[in-house]
Amino acid sequence: ELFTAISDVEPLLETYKRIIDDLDDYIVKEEERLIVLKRHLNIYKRDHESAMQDIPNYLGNPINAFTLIKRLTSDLDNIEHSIKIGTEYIKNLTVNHSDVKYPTLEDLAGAAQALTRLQETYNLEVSELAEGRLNGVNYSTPMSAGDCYELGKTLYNEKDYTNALAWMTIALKKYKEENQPYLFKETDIMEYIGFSHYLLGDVKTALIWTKKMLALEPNHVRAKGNVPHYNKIIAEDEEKLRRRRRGDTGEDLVEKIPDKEPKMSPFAKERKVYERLCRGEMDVPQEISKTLHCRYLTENHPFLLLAPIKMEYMYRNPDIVLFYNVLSDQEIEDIQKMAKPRFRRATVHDTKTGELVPAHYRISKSGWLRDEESSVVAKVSRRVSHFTGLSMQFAEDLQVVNYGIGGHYEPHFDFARRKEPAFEKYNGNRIATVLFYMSDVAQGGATVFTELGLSLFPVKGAAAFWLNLHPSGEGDLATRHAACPVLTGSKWVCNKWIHEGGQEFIKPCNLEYQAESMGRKIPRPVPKSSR
Ligand SMILES: O=C(O)CCC(=O)C(=O)O
Ligand SMILES: [Fe+2]
Repeated sequence: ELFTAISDVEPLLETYKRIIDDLDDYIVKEEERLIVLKRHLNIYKRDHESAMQDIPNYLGNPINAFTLIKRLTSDLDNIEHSIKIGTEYIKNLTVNHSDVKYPTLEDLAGAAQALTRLQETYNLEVSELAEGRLNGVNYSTPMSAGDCYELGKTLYNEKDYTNALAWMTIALKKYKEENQPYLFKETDIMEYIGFSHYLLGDVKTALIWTKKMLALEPNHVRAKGNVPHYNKIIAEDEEKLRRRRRGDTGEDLVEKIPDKEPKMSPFAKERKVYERLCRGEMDVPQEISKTLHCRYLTENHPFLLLAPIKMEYMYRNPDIVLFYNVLSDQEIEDIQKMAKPRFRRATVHDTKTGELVPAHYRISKSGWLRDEESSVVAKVSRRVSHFTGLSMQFAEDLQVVNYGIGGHYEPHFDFARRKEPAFEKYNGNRIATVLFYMSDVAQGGATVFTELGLSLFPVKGAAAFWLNLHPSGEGDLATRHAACPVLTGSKWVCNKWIHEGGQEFIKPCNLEYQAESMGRKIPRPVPKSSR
């Protein structure tokens, strides 16, 4: 779970340093040991050679007989011991430093998935990423053949064969270019490429790669075994095709012409919009954008007459507003400091095992802060009530969230769609969301509204505000939103969710939009140009 928040990855640098120092030390010692071993070996070789030239004479010499026996007993013991010490030393590398943090293989898989998520969301070229470039800017040092191979292997193990193939292809190219010693061979990379093709249903290409492997390593056991297997599948497929053409399969004679454009599922459609919004490629419709404006907020509370708040309409009907400078840098620092020790991953119940497992749809760490425990938190709640005009009587505690690289939250509603037992104590559903941005984000990390086509890019100190419910109390489906993966930097936000309880006289309910949840969409009234 280390990859989810930058604050958790930081301690790994200490681990890294320790391992580097140990390896340095190990290599010096190992080299000394190898010098001794090589000297021994040279003596052995010379000795053996002279023995072979005249065996009876060599063995007839009692000193020679003794040294031969000594070399193959006590000397050999010493050599074996020396080799063992070498490996023992390195074996203890992680045990020696049990006080530092080590990532697990799950962390590795998580980091690999985060990388593919970024690659897919932001349309990044694998070849660019492998060179350490991001959107044309040098981002990190280029990845080695070994890095690409490990990443490919991790993705393969996660059954993401398409991306495994992309990374293995680059690994192979780099392997040939680098010409460096590695613990894996060229045929190992080729095997992953071949097998990924096979698992993606392209048996012919899998066969080509297997043959390429055999050209390099004619005795490769698995490759030799796979060739007849692949040939058999290809022959069977061709036979099926022939029979279908002849019409003796009982199947339709007419070959099925695939739809020109395969139908996209609603989920896939939303995904497309989400990705475009994350990349900042969509603008809100013109009839909305022409009504957008900013102003100073002075109503709702007398306090605002003295200190008006800058507000900007980002969307109308449903209104989505940004309030600027509503958190100071000092407040942000205090909130971060308080929340950090409470950070937990968002979890869901595994449907099979019933265990709590990290949620894949929401990758971040979060913690809750209560008004009662800090004057800063209480002040923020009061400020929310000033600029929203809503009662905080049944508001939730402040939820503080940190997203690391690749951290995201998939499209969702903030309101509960069923009766949520957890919401009972709040007297009703989440009527409104206030989302504070506690950091700017260098690249990525927008909040996007997939039904509206709106992207909000984080501005430190600002807060987004919108109503989640129609006046009828029905959830407003137009408020569906998501947090895009962070590409560079770290993203901090905090949520204040305000509930229906306490708003009875501030926002009285009525029957507007009541039918929307019945599946019928009632057109919204033309947006009013101002409130
Ligand atoms: O982080 C964001 O931009 C949105 C977070 C969000 O939607 C949530 O926490 O419910
Ligand atoms: Fe949300």
